[in-house]
Amino acid sequence: MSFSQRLHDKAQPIWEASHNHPFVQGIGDGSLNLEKFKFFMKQDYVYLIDYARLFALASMKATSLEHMSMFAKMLDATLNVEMDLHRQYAAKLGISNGELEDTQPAPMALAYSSYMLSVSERGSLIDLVTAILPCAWSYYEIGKKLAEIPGAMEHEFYGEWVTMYQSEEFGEIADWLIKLIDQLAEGLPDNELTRLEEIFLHTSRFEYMFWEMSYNEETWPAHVR
Ligand SMILES: Cc1ncc(CN)c(N)n1
Repeated sequence: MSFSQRLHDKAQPIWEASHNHPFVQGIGDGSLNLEKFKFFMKQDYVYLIDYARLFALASMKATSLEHMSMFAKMLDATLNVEMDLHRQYAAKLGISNGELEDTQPAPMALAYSSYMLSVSERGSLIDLVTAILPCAWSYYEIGKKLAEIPGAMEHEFYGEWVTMYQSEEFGEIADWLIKLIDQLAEGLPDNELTRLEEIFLHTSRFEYMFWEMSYNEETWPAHVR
């Protein structure tokens, strides 16, 4: 079994919980409360700023020009394609780009991005790729599953979100990272693979918690904000 398949199997119950989360299902059937989506968009925007930084760091850690170039493309796609979706939604919701960028990260979002950054700064390229893989791969899976719901891609508000994450372009990023992790894992001892598995499970859990945080609009208590 490939290492990526092993990771996927281990994280399956967590990914299943994310897919069944009322926030995700609400995007799919169009019933999600707009205020919850607004909260998510703003938090996700600042999360993506740190996520984009990880591609710059990956480019730094890469040992071939081909890999450097691919990470540079992912950095560009995050800043200029994925985050553009957020800017477009924000415009529809009356939120300016400045307000988006100035969003104060909620405790959970801050914990998640800080964890990814610290694992990636301290570790090698495979640590970094393991940490970010659930972000790219689980969103693609969610996008594809939601796209199977009749009318989800045509929904007047949430349709663009589903269309973006189920897209071939987004899937190519996930597929490339999956192939890379399998290459990088070749020949590593099992205790090392188990250590990496824990990183993958942690960021998978954080993915679940991000939906939960957004559904409950959880932020800092008002008196310490
Ligand atoms: C929290 C989170 N995780 C993953 C993705 C997909 N890049 C995202 N936009 N937001």
